Amino acid sequence: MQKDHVYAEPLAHIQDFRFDDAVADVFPDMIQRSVPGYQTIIQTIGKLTARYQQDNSHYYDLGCSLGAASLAMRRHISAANSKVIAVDNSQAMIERCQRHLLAFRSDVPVEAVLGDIRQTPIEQAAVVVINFTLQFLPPEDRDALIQRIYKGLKPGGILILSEKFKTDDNITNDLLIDLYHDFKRANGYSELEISQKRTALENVMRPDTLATHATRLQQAGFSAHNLWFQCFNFCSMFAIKDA
Ligand SMILES: Nc1ncnc2c1ncn2[C@@H]1O[C@H](C[S@+](CC[C@H]([NH3+])C(=O)[O-])CC(=O)[O-])[C@@H](O)[C@H]1O
Ligand SMILES: O=C(O)C(=O)Cc1ccccc1
Repeated sequence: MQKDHVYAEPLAHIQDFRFDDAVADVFPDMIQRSVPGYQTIIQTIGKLTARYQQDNSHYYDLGCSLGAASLAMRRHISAANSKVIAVDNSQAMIERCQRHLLAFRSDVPVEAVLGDIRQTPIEQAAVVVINFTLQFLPPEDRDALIQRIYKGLKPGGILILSEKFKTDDNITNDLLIDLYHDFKRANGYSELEISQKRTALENVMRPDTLATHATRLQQAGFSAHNLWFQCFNFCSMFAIKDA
């Protein structure tokens, strides 16, 4: 696995973070060292897929990057006539995702599509995963996507939504971010790497509060939703459409 050194050297000008070739090449190491609980979340996506699978259904991985969640879903599907649909708008990511998927054999077809998740049709879904990607959409586009996901889910279907979040008060927000930076240091990132990446993400990743997520899910129609994982300022939620 290639180690992430994207922000290791001082940069004269820090550009907005992009999912380009340099990031895609080191992404497994980057995400592992940057997202608390990433492995647990991917494993749990597999477990939830096993529980919520239905015959004749689609399984969506929106903002799939290298397809880790798609692979976890695919491993757990035994229902008849299933299809996994992985979508990402980064050419660098989707190319590598396609290669990853081909490296493992499976009876469940997986389609890796280059596209914007704001335009992807969502239909006949048993499971929809949006793992750390909603936070990259313009805030004004988030409600519409969650509403389309609700409509595209079959009765009894599940949405799994993982996000970095913020809190409403500066005291707990700063404390969670501090603890998160300790986590990054413990995983070998330097002060320079932490601060340069933070600057690069400032304009492109805008976290919501948990209250905003809850309201959005509720207003889209999900009457049953909850947090199932939290570590520092990272979390994962699920929302289930009535059967
Ligand atoms: N509008 C968009 N349309 C499609 N893709 C998008 C869009 N905006 C961003 N992306 C894509 O969303 C992904 C977010 S990473 C997901 C990790 C993965 N889910 C994982 O479980 O390993 C999260 C992170 O790195 O923090 C990137 O690949 C972007 O290209
Ligand atoms: O590194 C960070 O600060 C994060 O918030 C997580 C992350 C992981 C991979 C790409 C972008 C952000």
